Amino acid sequence: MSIECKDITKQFGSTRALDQVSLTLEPGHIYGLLGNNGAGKSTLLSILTDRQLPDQGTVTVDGQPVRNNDAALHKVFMVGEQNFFPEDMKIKRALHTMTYFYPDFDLRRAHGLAKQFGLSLKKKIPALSTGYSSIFRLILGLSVNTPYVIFDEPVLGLDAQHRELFYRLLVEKFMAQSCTILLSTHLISEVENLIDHTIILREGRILRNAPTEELLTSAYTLSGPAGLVEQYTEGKQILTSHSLGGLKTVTLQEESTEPLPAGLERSSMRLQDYFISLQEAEDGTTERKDANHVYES
Ligand SMILES: Nc1ncnc2c1ncn2[C@@H]1O[C@H](COP(=O)(O)OP(=O)(O)OP(=O)(O)O)[C@@H](O)[C@H]1O
Repeated sequence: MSIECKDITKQFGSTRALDQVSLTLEPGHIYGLLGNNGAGKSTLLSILTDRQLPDQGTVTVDGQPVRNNDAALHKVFMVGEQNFFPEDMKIKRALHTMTYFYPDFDLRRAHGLAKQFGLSLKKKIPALSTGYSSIFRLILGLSVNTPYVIFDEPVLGLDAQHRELFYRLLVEKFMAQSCTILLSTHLISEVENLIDHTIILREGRILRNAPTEELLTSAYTLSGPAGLVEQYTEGKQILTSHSLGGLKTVTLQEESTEPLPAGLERSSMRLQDYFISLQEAEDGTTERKDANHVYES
């Protein structure tokens, strides 16, 4: 039981959107798919759901190829930006229509969620604001009972209160159904405590693919007087380095096990900081100096 991508490559003209991407989504996890703009996230999701063809590679759902395979595709529901309902359809009708395509669709829950989010069932889809269009699609994803649910930038345009509500409902759904959830988002700090497995894409390649906890313990931040920091970090893998006056802060790609010399301070990493450090290291902007914010490669 899993979604498996093997060696997925996709080229658009001179842009290699995905380059030999392989990954497995297993039951019982909330995966986070992270990556800067243009990293290849949407392309990967549309290939996963057979909306685009890869140039190379295969996608299987529970062992079945997804290519033109309704049975396999029926196990995966993706909440994206597109609206698949007729333009003038009312929300109530649209929710009901879902039960034809997904017999397990929980209509009662969908109505309950609409009430919780303050979405009027009488409204027509095009009359919805940006935020409520997102909410409508989220309700579909939260009410569908497929074993795999993918959310592509789910909280686009949602206010803070509705984002919080969505995250809470997502965890509730996950606990109740133990489905596999994949969340593609730029709001890393908001999902850090939600995603137990993190996949980081960069320029079409997988940069990291590991349990979130493992990623966060694989690096740490060290700060102190520049001389002491430099002495301690010699020969170690530095992701980023920031100097301010005589003080230096570095992000190290290693587990923090040894006791530190006096004068040095260690702090654990948040996922967003780790993500940014990784990107800076890949960009070659590892060394950042002073108030002028001069980047050196
Ligand atoms: N239909 C297309 N035609 C040409 N280039 C494309 C097409 N779709 C995607 N690309 C290119 O492929 C790369 C990956 O795009 P993709 O939309 O998958 O990235 P993303 O990680 O989802 O980005 P974002 O976070 O900005 O939405 C980008 O360079 C993009 O310009």
